[in-house]
Amino acid sequence: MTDAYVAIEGGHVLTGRARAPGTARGELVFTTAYTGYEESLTDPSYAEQVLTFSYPLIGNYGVRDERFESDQVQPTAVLARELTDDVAEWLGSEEIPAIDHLDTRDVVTDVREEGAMECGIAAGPDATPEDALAELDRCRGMSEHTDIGATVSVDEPARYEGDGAYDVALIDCGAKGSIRSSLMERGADVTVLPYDATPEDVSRTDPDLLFVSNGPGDPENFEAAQALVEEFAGDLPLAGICLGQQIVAAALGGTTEKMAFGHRGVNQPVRDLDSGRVVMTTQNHGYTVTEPGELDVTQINVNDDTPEGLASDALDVITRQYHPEANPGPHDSLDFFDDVLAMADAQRVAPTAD
Ligand SMILES: NC(=O)CC[C@H](N)C(=O)O
Repeated sequence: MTDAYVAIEGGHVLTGRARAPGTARGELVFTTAYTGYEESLTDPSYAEQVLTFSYPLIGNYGVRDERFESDQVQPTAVLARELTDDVAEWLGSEEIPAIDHLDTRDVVTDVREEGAMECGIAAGPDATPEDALAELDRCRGMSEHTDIGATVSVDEPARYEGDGAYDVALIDCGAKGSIRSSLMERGADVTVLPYDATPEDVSRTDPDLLFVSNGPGDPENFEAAQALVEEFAGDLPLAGICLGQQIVAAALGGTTEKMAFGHRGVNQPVRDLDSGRVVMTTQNHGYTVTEPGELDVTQINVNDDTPEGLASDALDVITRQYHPEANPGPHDSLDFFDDVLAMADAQRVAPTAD
């Protein structure tokens, strides 16, 4: 049955089957991951994006909220070759339009050839191609969502007690839950602070480590988080993941830019420049650091040499462009969390002389 339409930048309209009704718009992105659909669908980094799964069958092991990375579905719409009833019902219950019976290989090839594109979606018994085109017309580029942080961040600080071994201030720019749990499993208490927290808000929690989370959109639109990094660099150890790496670099004299279509999937090879070791990593980003400013590039993407890890021994900073917390994806890089907490340990043992 054809009752769903995807209008892609340039005016091309794909047809498919509505699995959850509604209209939506967003940047057309993809993941090649073959598992982890619950984790990806609840990752706030996908806000204002339409997520295409290139793996042909999505939903074959059900939907369980213990695997969620946040408490709601985050992409504005979902495209697939075949969605199971479980996933379709979940998306329907969250009013997220979903379309399957699409040739998602074609969609992904288009995005890889043309670069990031906007799209409009219309699905359901009354949907028309014109509805999808009207959504496309209203779609804005990711960088134009200037206050996207407000849509994904906590409003108020929230404290999570681990074993009290460390106190981490986690700036929530759209944080995945498993960043917090990876820190707590290693003994940290975590205070999650809003994306626009002030230096006073951070100081009040008296942290051992300032951690800037992943999140959606353009790092240039996270000015408050950049100001925190500027304020605390050199005084507190700093860590960042994905958007967090971009924010930390931009705050410390670096630059970022939009990539052609980004790094997407759970098998992105990353080389550590010191050890020469290559790890497989989970990635879903459309921006990248171009100049690292005061930081050193410590890891690069094997496919395109872009910076995947940044650090400064002098300032106690370690960041990653990929997702060491996995969920979904390989667990090869979980030691990142040990490394950032070791910075907090080192600073407590040997406080810098004033
Ligand atoms: N996963 C993320 O944190 C994404 C970072 C940023 N929004 C980008 O697209 O580059």
